[in-house]
Amino acid sequence: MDSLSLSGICRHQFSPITMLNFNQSNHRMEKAGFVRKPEKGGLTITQVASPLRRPVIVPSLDNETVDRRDRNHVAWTSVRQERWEGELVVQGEIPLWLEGTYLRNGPGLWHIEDYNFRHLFDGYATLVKLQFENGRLIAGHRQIESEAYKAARKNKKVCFREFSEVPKYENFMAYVGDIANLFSGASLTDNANTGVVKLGDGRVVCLTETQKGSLVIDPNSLETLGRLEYSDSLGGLIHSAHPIVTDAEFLTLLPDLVNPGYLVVRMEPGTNERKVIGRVNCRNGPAPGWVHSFPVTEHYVVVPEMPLRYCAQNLLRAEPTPLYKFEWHPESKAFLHVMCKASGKIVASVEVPLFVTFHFINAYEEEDEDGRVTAIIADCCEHNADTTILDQLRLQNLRSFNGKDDLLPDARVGRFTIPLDGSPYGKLESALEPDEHGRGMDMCSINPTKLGKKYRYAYACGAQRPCHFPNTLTKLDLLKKKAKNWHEAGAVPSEPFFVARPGATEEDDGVVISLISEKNGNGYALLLDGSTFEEIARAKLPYGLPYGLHGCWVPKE
Ligand SMILES: CC1=CC(O/C=C(C)\C=C\C2=C(C)CCCC2(C)C)OC1=O
Ligand SMILES: CC(/C=C/C=O)=C\C=C\O
Ligand SMILES: [Fe+2]
Repeated sequence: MDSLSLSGICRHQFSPITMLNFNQSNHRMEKAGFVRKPEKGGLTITQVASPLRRPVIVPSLDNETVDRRDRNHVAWTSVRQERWEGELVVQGEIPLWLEGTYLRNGPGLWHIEDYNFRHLFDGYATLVKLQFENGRLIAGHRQIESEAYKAARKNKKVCFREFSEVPKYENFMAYVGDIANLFSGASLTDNANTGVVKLGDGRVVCLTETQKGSLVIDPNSLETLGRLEYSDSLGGLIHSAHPIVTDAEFLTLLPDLVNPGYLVVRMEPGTNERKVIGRVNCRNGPAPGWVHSFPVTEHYVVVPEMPLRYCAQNLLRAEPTPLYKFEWHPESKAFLHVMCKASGKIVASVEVPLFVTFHFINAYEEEDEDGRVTAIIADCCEHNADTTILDQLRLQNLRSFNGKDDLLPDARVGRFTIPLDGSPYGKLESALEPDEHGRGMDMCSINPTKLGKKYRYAYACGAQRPCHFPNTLTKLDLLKKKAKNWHEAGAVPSEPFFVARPGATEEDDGVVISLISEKNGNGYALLLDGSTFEEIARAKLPYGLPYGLHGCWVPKE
């Protein structure tokens, strides 16, 4: 590969990029403030593909990446450089209707200098793009410039409270000061490493559990443009990491840790002001249940009250507990509350069997023959009421897989039935036999036109055992109760993201996009047919990327 050819990129070729000595050379570059003329043989030079067509000198992120890469699967290894962009060689055929950008966010940098982070969710955000244009594919990645990331780079240490990482205090007074800052939110991270959404007004926002971690980015350059400052005075420090976003609205939950409950809020496109739809008081427990996500139907918002509850004491700790910022309170029971979107009234509040979920898949209203809504069905990736998955996602666990031990706790598609006739209890069953998907289940997507409506198909990651992390792409047929699985030995695929074909009438008419991190350190973008679930195209990246979490689709204007 000609590392210094700065002319226009060739079709079916990576943008010129050299990885020779990039660690050492970029470390020096970094010290020199990144201002260095390209020279042969030692720099990482990325030629940014059309329309930018200018070289970008890319600082690598440390000196030790190569060692780390040798030891660990690339999925659990920090991203090797700040940014890259280039055109990929496509094997197979990208449908010409697929015009737009898939963005995927995730925690891609798990160390600062020599200090290694503990947990998957601690990593500084790496945003990846796959830009589809006329059958061609331009890929890129870039670190999100949160205050937390910039401060860590500048001070060479963790400076904000992350999922499990906490700044190391120089003395007791510094610790006390930080606790005070926790109440104002000042010490909480804005590391927007969990998801990315496109608002109805076109803004693209990266998100995490903290409200201050709502960062607006440019979907083409992946540049961080600034913070989305909510202009209301609703306060609170945290929100659901997965708002429900459509062209018409942004709905989210704001947990209230002081008077245990949740505000259900709505923000219109073109504004930064969230307005309260209503409030749900917790039925039980010392604190609200964790609301990483929640589902909606056409007319209702379902507010989950998991027995895995936020824990104020754990928030203040300097060292993590096995459940991090949470506590398991089986005695407090589990509930689902149903709020009418139009009136804010609670129309049902039922006790359900204990459950643990990060991700709701979808929900819909069940009607009788006369069109009356009798129940709400809500589906989620359910971990059999077992919280161990949270600790299983420690990097040490993820990195220690020997190919033999079956370490991934079982999960299933949990289907809740919430009666609307005033009965006090709801049901929780498996929507299909969990062996259909290897008893692994997480990271789901659906056809967005089915949001809140009766639906048949979902895409998620399942398991081919033995494994320590979900390692299949799985198409779930919830009508036939069957799953079709894609698997490649040793590969770690990220969330299968469904993009519908414009004009499609069938629910599964579209493609499924995933980024694969391979055992040998390589990686590729994969396109499966949404209907047959067969591969239609793949495109090798110049190097494997770390595992990522959630994505969104930004159609071409
Ligand atoms: C994924 C993924 C990322 C992530 O969380 C990141 C943070 C910083 C979470 C912080 C917190 C909670 C989870 C609970 C309440 C306190 C607070 C510190 C904000 O979580 C994910 O699932
Ligand atoms: C990776 C994951 C949860 C991510 C949260 O956003 C769960 C995987 C486990 O099965
Ligand atoms: Fe998530």
